[in-house]
Amino acid sequence: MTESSSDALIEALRKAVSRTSMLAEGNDPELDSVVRNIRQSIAKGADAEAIQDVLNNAEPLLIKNDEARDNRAKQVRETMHELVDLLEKQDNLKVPQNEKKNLEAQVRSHWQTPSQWPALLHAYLQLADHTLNQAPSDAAPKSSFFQRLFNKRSDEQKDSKNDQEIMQQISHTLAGLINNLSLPSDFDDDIVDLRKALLGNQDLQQLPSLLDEVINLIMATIGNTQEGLANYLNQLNKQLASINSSVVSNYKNQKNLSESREGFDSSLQQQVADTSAAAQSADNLESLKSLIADRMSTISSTMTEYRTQMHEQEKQATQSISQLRNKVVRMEKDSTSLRTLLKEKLAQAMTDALTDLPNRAAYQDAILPLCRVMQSSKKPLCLAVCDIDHFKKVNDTWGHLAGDKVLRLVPKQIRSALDKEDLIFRYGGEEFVIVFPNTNMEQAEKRSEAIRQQVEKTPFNMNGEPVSISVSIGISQLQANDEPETLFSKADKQLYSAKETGRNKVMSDK
Ligand SMILES: Nc1nc2c(ncn2[C@@H]2O[C@H](COP(=O)(O)OP(=O)(O)OP(=O)(O)O)[C@@H](O)[C@H]2O)c(=O)[nH]1
Repeated sequence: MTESSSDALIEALRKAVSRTSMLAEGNDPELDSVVRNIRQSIAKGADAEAIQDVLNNAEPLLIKNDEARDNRAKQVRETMHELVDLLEKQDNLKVPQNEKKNLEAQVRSHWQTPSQWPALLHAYLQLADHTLNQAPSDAAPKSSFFQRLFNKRSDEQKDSKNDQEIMQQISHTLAGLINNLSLPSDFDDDIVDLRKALLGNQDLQQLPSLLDEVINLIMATIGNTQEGLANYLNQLNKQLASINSSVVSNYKNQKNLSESREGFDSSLQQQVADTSAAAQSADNLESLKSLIADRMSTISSTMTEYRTQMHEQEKQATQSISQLRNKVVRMEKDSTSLRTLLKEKLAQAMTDALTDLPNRAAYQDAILPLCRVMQSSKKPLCLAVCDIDHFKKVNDTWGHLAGDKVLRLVPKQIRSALDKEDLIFRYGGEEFVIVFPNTNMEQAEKRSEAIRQQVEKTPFNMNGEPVSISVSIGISQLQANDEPETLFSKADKQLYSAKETGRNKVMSDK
């Protein structure tokens, strides 16, 4: 056995002993103090030796109690037989044999079960009623036993001398039963009064109420009527089921909370389940009530503690969630505006303010992935460096603003000669870089030549005067192992060559 299963077994045994002691309570004052000791020892967590001592002390008392209970049961069984015999002894009466056998069978089955004793007495009264109600053939029919008892007419009472004798005998027998029941001392006064009433009973009218008293006394001793017990248990089960379901639903709702709370819940459920099981197996209402009161009080205080803890945790959780939500909302707002700002900044950072073209930084960002995609897919890519010829002269001749105007107009001419896919960047000053994805050298040369021609034929108006502007373009094609810098450098070399060899031309790295 593992240590944990051994611990679990010990805990189960502790509970079993504690609960058994509750069931034993209420039978004998001396025994009561012993069983309370047992429970206190267990509650205090006493060791096995200490608990064993207490149990040893309890043993003789438990045996004595068992013997007393057994004697009471025997007394009830004998009384039931005597009562039936009383009816049988009446010469002029015929006891219904089936009913009598049924009653005797009930007595055989239930004489040791105190909760069944009232039912046995009720069954006996039914038998007596049916026996007395069987009128002799030559006599007028008698009214029901109970009717006659409750709606007595003086003439009928006088006529039922025989019945009266039977009732007196029944009263004596019941008085003997009460005398020998060894009922708890709480009932001493009731027993004396009832016994007196039974023995002195000359009045048939008093017998039903006296019989009720006997039954009530037995029921008060052993618990209550079966119906009452069943109702009580039903109610209790409903309460337990409701607590259980609320605990279960709480458990489900709160399952995301800490493990300690889960443990707390499961122990509560265990208490409810244990109480329910103990309640089902109990047969003595007093001890059952005591057990239930004890367990309900434990459950109630556990629930209160649980609720308080839950309330506190929920309060904290609600505050945290609310704070968290506010934080998230703030963070979302911040992040949205930050994202917008960043986007703007990034766009600004990547865009040339004069021409609105992507700038050198944007080129640097874009060129590496572009090269890698083209290289891995083995598709062609060409790059052109395009520079305005003698731009310094433009600035010098027409002013810087005129130079700016040229810088804004040239890219528009370049764009007009490009494909949709082609990218144009202002690399710096009067220099532009054009990237031709999915384009071989021949196509790139054609488009570059188209650019050159487009710029050349466009009349740039400076202070009302048409001025010719030209561009020189160097082209290179990306090779399998080329880095972006290599690609650029090769194109730049071709541009240098174009400048060196007269400008307004396209040169390529073939
Ligand atoms: N207006 C204007 N001028 C600029 C700008 N950026 C650079 N420049 C001018 O562009 C000129 C570049 O001149 P250079 O690099 O000597 O060459 P170039 O005159 O174009 O002659 P080549 O390139 O040899 O044909 C300089 O005068 C710069 O001041 C700008 O944003 N606006």
